[in-house]
Amino acid sequence: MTGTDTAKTATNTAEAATGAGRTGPVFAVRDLWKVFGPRAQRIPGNPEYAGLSAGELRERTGCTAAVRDVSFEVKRGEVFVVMGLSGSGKSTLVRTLTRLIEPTSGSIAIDGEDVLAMDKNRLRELRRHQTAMVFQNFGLLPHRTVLDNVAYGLEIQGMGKAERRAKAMEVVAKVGLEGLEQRRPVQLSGGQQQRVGLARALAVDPEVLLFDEPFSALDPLIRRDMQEEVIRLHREEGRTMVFITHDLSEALRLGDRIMLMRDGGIVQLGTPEEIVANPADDYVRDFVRDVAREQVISVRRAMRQADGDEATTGAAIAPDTLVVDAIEAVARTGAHCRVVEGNRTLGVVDESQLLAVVAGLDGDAGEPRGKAVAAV
Ligand SMILES: Nc1ncnc2c1ncn2[C@@H]1O[C@H](COP(=O)(O)OP(=O)(O)OP(=O)(O)O)[C@@H](O)[C@H]1O
Repeated sequence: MTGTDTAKTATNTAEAATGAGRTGPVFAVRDLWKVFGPRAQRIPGNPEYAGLSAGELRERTGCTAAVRDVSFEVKRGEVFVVMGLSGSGKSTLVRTLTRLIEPTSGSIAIDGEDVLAMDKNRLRELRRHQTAMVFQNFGLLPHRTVLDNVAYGLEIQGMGKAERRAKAMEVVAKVGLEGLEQRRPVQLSGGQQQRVGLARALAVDPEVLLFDEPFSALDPLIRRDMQEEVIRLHREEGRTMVFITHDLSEALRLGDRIMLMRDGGIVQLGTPEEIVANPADDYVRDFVRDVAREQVISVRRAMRQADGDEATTGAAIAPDTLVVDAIEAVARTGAHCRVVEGNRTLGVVDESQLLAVVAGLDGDAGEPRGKAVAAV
């Protein structure tokens, strides 16, 4: 193989991983319902049941609407977090995406292809090649070595032994498990086992990684490590990820966007900043009450208009600078900072704007503040 061929293969692999070259969302979900219980079909869209709470619905019909009239899109290359308390429908929703659970009604498309129209063979390919799932309980095969566990998905795909072992070695290194290839799962810590689970999912080079509360059984420090690992992998590969968690700090740390669920429905879908700065209702407000706002909210929301010569003085910072970082800049210089985009000053921040964010006195921030006031 020539150097050019090698480079081309690497590019192709990266393209397969990210779905680069394709346009449009990875998943497009419309009016999706999953109802468990007798004659589930009668529930979706039926006005007789529309106004009932989850409890009332269960009492009246014996049915649980685990997913209730949900529509959303997962964009290519994003980390899409599905968050909610236990029983809110997260796992059911994510399992319907590959029809591990059959939806009751609605539509699901992956790369524009109708998932509900897929036959058995196509579904198998969807689950084995196009997507891969990482579970909380790792799902490792106890009698196999780390290497063989990682290679398992490739074996199912029918890849030859030498090739799959080589690929598995590569992924083992990628998740930091070198030297442990010949161990069995029982000889690993919880964090290491989850790395094996992650490596096994990565080995098949899926377009989308689906995570179902993968880190909730890990102790906090290891959990933090694994979150960093996911962030690093995402930065390196840009692979689309759908990540279920009931943990708000995990959602805020990992998510490009967060979909907050309650009783099977979507309460809010937005960036971490949008959700923290502008909660959709009291439920969300309560949920995010204890968040360190300065670590999520950017100066674009905190800034005010520049007065006088402020637009041409002070250190320049980008609009997506977090308030916590702007505090450092303001503290260091003792003066206001200009929020600059391209060559325009959008506004300024000084102690009072930044402290207002920390103290939660900026209110529901609504639209970002300030406007372009001057060319720099
Ligand atoms: N097979 C089933 N039969 C009946 N009801 C079910 C079934 N699976 C899930 N449910 C119900 O659907 C609702 C949503 O469950 P789901 O497991 O999707 O929630 P979750 O948000 O993932 O919860 P957790 O965080 O505890 O895993 C719950 O009320 C649950 O009891």
